[in-house]
Amino acid sequence: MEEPVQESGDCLQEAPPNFSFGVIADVQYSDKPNGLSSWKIMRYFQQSLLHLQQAIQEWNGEEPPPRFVLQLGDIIDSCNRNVGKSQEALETVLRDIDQSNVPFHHVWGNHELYNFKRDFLRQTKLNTSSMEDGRRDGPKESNDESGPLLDYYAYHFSPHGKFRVVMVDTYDLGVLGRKVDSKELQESLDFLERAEEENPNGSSNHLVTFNGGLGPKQLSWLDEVLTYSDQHHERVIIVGHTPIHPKAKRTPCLAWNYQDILRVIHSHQCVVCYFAGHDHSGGYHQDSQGIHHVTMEGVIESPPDTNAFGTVDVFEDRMVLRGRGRVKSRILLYREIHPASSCCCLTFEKKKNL
Ligand SMILES: Nc1ncnc2c1ncn2[C@@H]1O[C@H](COP(=O)(O)OP(=O)(O)O)[C@@H](O)[C@H]1O
Repeated sequence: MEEPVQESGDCLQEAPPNFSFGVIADVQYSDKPNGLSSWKIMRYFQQSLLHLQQAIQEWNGEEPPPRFVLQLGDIIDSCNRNVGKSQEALETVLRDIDQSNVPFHHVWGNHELYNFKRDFLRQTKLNTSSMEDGRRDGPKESNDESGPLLDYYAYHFSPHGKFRVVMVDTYDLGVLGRKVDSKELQESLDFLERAEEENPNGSSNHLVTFNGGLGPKQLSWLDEVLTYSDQHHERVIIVGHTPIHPKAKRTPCLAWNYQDILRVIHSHQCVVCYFAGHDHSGGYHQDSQGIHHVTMEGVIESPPDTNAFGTVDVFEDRMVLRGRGRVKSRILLYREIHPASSCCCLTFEKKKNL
């Protein structure tokens, strides 16, 4: 279902937004010449850092300033690993991000995991899970230091009254960044094998190693967070690297177990939209439940005279994405939130069978 698109600057509003945030995807920085990808699409390595700098400059100048920026993953390219420059490249982009007056929340994409093992990433500034909500009455925190370290990198925070942002790890189920002899790698390989057997008729082109998914523990955690948000009448924005709806992307970039993820999300009323990157050509779809799936165009495939980022203004009844460059501006109307129904109270085990 396509919905009205407005060009930047046309979105006149009567009341100021409750808050705003920035969004950007797939910077894929590497100090190498521009060139064609294996898909024969031009990648502008010489411009991607400049594009990021320009986005930061614009967000720094916005009035009122955005509350935070969502960086949707693949901030450096896998090429850095091939020349032993992963850390150097990461330091370069982080130096630019330090110039931002607005705090960044980082998602991990496949290129983070080509460059680094997960244990290493946790020690870097790309791990922003310490910005998780400190609310004592909120849902259980994913990286609570008193508990065991979880395999997945996911957290949530409430930037304003009745809104919550949930950052998910779409490579929790996945083969990238895993230790060779790890249980998680074996479980992911087993999942792929089973899924390929169950999808023999060409519907499995997303079952490739540059995608991944949410494992059972993370799905259960997501379900808990969304149950809390339903009960507290919050509106939820979910953010991950990989698209989760087949109609919100143009290529095989899709989470392995997107049906399981959608099943959990659809069993709640609170979710307004899901922001992804990964498919550099971008995409948009409003699904059967009214959830907006926005796949951001990738910075790395943005020519020198354009860019790809946006600012989202959050109002009482809608969000307005003000796109820059290749990113279209969009009005994202909320679906109605009904009083808590019995559906919201189903356990995760029961929902799996719906
Ligand atoms: N089968 C395909 N045909 C065309 N483009 C593809 C295909 N598979 C992936 N892509 C493109 O690859 C990009 C995602 O790949 P990326 O994460 O950058 O890894 P890589 O650098 O290995 O291509 C997306 O822009 C997607 O459009």
